[in-house]
Amino acid sequence: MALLEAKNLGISFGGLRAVDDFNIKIEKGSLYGLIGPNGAGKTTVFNLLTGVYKPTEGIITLDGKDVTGKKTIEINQAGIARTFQNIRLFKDLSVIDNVKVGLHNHMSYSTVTGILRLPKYYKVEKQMTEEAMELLKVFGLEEEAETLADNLPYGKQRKLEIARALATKPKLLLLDEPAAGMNPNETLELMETIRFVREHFDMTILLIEHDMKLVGGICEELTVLNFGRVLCQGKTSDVLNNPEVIKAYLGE
Ligand SMILES: Nc1ncnc2c1ncn2[C@@H]1O[C@H](COP(=O)(O)OP(=O)(O)OP(=O)(O)O)[C@@H](O)[C@H]1O
Repeated sequence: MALLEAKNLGISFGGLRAVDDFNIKIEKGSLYGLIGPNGAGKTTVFNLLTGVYKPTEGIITLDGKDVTGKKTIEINQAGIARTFQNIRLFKDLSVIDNVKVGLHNHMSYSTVTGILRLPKYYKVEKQMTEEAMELLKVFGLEEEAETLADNLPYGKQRKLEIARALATKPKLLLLDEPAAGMNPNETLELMETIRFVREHFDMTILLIEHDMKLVGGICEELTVLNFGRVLCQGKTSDVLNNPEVIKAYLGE
């Protein structure tokens, strides 16, 4: 059984059919890419998968469980976490507090426990600090734990966003243009990070990316969107050599 399956997903904005009859199956442990020209509907697919938009048609199942139309928080708790095209960290919080926000999804205490600082508060906070530091170490960010997120260099902000998403303990991680704004060296490092995340966390990853080096270098399977519809899907090498894809997407 696929970890994620979307069947016949569709959504319109006014008269625009942003996503139409979208189907995808992602096996557990795979590194999967969603590509396509600007405005093809890729981010809209992420917004559908994460409950930002409710599909007008179609079904989404995660690990066999129907999550169609659920709220973003419910979908996150069911096991889908994401990063954004434009980094969305809590810029005024420290690096470690950004990760702790993610941990709060599954480790918590009641408001009363928090206000009264009951023993459980200290126990859970200590545990969260330890878990957050472990995650920061994985991403080489432990030295910057107390730095304001806004003061991190760009590449590290991207890593922190991934760390925060992983803190919610997802089954599926969605990365929206993780290499956007990166120089070639940063992109190479990011590719290593993504591979590492897959191995270390036994993670399934779906990413949107325009950088073909990254896509060709790390994704095993691809879906190409064009004008909201699936143009082609399959093994990365087959898809990238498909003349339709080259014509529509690579402009050659
Ligand atoms: N909330 C919205 N309201 C109206 N139109 C929208 C909305 N969200 C997306 N669209 C439109 O839907 C289409 C698909 O947009 P989307 O952002 O999903 O494309 P994309 O493939 O992610 O593009 P890019 O690669 O440029 O990020 C575009 O025409 C966009 O303008």
